[in-house]
Amino acid sequence: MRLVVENLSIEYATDEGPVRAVDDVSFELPAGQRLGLVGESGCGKTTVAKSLIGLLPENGSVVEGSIRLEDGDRTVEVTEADPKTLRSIRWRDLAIVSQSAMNALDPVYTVGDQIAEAIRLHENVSKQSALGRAERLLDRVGLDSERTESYPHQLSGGMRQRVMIAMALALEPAFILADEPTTALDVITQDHILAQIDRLTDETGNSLLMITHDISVVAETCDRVGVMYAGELVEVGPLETVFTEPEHPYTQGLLNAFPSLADAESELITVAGEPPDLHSPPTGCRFYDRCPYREERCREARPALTPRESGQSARCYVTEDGLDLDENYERIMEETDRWHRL
Ligand SMILES: Nc1ncnc2c1ncn2[C@@H]1O[C@H](COP(=O)(O)OP(=O)(O)OP(=O)(O)O)[C@@H](O)[C@H]1O
Repeated sequence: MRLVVENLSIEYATDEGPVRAVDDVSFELPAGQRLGLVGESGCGKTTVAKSLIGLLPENGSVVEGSIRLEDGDRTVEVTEADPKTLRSIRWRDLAIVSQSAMNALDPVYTVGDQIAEAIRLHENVSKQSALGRAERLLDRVGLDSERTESYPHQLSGGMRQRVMIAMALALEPAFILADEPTTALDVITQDHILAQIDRLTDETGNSLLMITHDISVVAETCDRVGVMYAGELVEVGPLETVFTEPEHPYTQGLLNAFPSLADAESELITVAGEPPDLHSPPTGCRFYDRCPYREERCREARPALTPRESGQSARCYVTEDGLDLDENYERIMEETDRWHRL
């Protein structure tokens, strides 16, 4: 099964006019691949995630593009699917683990009953057999199978998130969509949960779409990465090439803010300024105001996402013309105040 997102644009209706939260985003997620979507708050990650399962809020709509689940002869166009089709896709084809899902457990039922119920909603099996599966699922995510008897309030945050992962795995979906799955957890629990997601996707061969503001989460769990900025995908490609030879200045800025990912000696850099207002985005490159490499043409017209020799694609004129960001880094740090050393 393959997930194909093509030229996806999504708008929210607001009192101040439409907000284009996602603009012309394309990516593919083939079976067994693990893709991370990363970017700062407000760049449109959650909007993409919600659209994939047909759960945009009422004032949000897909205004262009396509989201397809392709499985041999069967293709589902998610943007046109009716509620019944969407319900059958959720959990069975594409299961979600999110931060809010952790609080979605019902306080009055045991976690075993809740997992069993989720299974029985989609499959015609006895309660006893569904409960047996719930026990095995808890065991797989590193919880004692006796925890099926526990109520949510008897579990820690990390344990509840493991229950949500167990629930996501219950119907053996082809895709796991993880939207900031560890943000509210302490660092050690975060590490355990990420290692768990990493191991389980390895074992099951599930595809994973990891959505996060934290590039180190992507480093830990994914083999490809897409970088979002102000509603656009500005760079996408294999994790290693994007991390070692970024082709978009925003990616470089993001990496420099996490020096441990580059090398231990490198300094911490912040990118000055704010993303543009999505009510009236600039005509040219959206990173123009903050970009230390900018040229006049970048303000005039928006660059396309173009493939690069190193294996990734990026939306940037200057690197498209061959500028090596790494080689020019020191010069740029001296010449501009758009990035700050901390
Ligand atoms: N229901 C809504 N109505 C109007 N605007 C919205 C709505 N939801 C999101 N937006 C706007 O759409 C843009 C993208 O938001 P989105 O939540 O997808 O970003 P994000 O990258 O997931 O950020 P965060 O990590 O903070 O959730 C933002 O400018 C946000 O203000």
